[in-house]
Amino acid sequence: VTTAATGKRLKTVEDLPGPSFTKTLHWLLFKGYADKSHLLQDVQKQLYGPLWRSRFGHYDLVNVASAELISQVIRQEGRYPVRAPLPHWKEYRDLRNQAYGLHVETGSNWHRLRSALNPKMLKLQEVRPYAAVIQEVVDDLLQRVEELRRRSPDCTVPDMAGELYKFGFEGISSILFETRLGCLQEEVPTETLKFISAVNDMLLLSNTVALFPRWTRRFLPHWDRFVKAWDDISTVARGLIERRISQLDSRSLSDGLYLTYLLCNNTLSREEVFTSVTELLLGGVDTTSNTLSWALYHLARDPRAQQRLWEEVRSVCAEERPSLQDLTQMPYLKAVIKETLRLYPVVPGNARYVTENDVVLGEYWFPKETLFHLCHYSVCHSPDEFPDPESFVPERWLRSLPGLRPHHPYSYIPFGVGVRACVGKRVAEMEMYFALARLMQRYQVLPEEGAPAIEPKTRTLMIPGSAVNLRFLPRA
Ligand code: HEM
Repeated sequence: VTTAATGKRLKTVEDLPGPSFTKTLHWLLFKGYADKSHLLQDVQKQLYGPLWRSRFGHYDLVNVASAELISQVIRQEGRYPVRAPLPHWKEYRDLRNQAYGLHVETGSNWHRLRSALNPKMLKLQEVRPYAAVIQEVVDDLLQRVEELRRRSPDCTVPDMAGELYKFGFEGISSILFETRLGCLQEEVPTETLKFISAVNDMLLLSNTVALFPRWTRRFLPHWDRFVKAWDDISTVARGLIERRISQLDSRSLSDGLYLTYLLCNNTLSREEVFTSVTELLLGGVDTTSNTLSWALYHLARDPRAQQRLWEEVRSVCAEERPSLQDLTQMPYLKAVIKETLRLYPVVPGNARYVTENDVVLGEYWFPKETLFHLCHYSVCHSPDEFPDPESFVPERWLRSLPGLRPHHPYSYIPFGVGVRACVGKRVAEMEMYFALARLMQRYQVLPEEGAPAIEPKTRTLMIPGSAVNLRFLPRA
């Protein structure tokens, strides 16, 4: 293949540099990158440049680690972009004869699902009614924090990450299932506990199951546990959805949120609603909660930033609950969340499996069905895009920082861009803004006495619970 402009031969995947299988294994097993593979992106970029190939097990990837090249992949992703295929999720759906959801479905069928799921999730006007429900869940969070801090002599809430995980779970379920699960109660209902732990297990096991070949299932327990976790998720989710269905005749439809809309507008089958709602839930739990945990971790260690945020919230809504309109007047609140997502992107390396067309990146040509690994972590930690990249500086999003220069638009895309981007962005932002604003209104947050800060190069992206044993001192 040659370029149209110069007629020069384009290079192919065979010309790309990259590590051998044993070298990758060495990094993962002996250099400590197994739980910090996001940091490996930079190590490899230093060695091979912004485009390299890695082969690992049955994966054969083209890694892309510059904002410009990432933008070129996304521009050529086609009408129905695919992330990495999830054959083990598909296998489970087939095993139990269930419909496919957003994570498994591809092509025009995926698009049909997205077209049905998008309107009440992504349109600003349509998500407004969720604010009241989220505020109630934030009430529960504040009550829980208050109870826990009162039990401690120095106002410490141990493992705030665990509390925020339950907040994330309750928040998204209250919209998707239109029911409260009681995650933040002192006595969490048994069914809810089962749901939380099944979701946790399934997400934890998913990567392991994908990594090991099928024949290992005869003696490794992961596949059976993965199926069991999915079965538990399915049982609880189905129960919640069926309860709503049985109420549809007797209750007014106008009090419905997301589920009622999906059940009544008939664009998806009941089975598709069941899978889709469950998969939306999976996308919406630890994503928001981990971001909130890291935001609190930094605010607790940065009194200046915390003071600025507190003053902003206080000046807009004093002690009142902030409204959606109030949020539009809180640029620093949004900057804090943006900076947290830059430092700890929820998806540090996304994927695109381009099936519809060949892809040209700079002087390289790749055939259809190439799997691209987009190294977002490396790019949003690049000093060329974000000076002093390891520091928490919300001000860099306010355009008022002296010497600030614009970054490439594709160097920071925490929710993705284009038709396959995150479907829960608006709900996630609403949850994070309301929770953080109201925690700030009520408390000054400090680290536990003597707790060390975590060095950037030793950070896992999932915050360790011990890093957010935080002290909550009431504001006067
Ligand atoms: C801080 C919060 C969140 C972040 C940073 C985030 C980020 C992302 C990213 C980067 C993707 C991949 C986009 C792509 O491939 O281009 C994604 C996909 C997705 N997210 Fe989120 N997400 C968040 C919260 C949520 C919430 C609350 C929900 C639930 C409503 C959700 C549901 C999903 C789903 C279902 C997908 C797959 C969409 C598809 O494949 O069509 N996410 N998210």
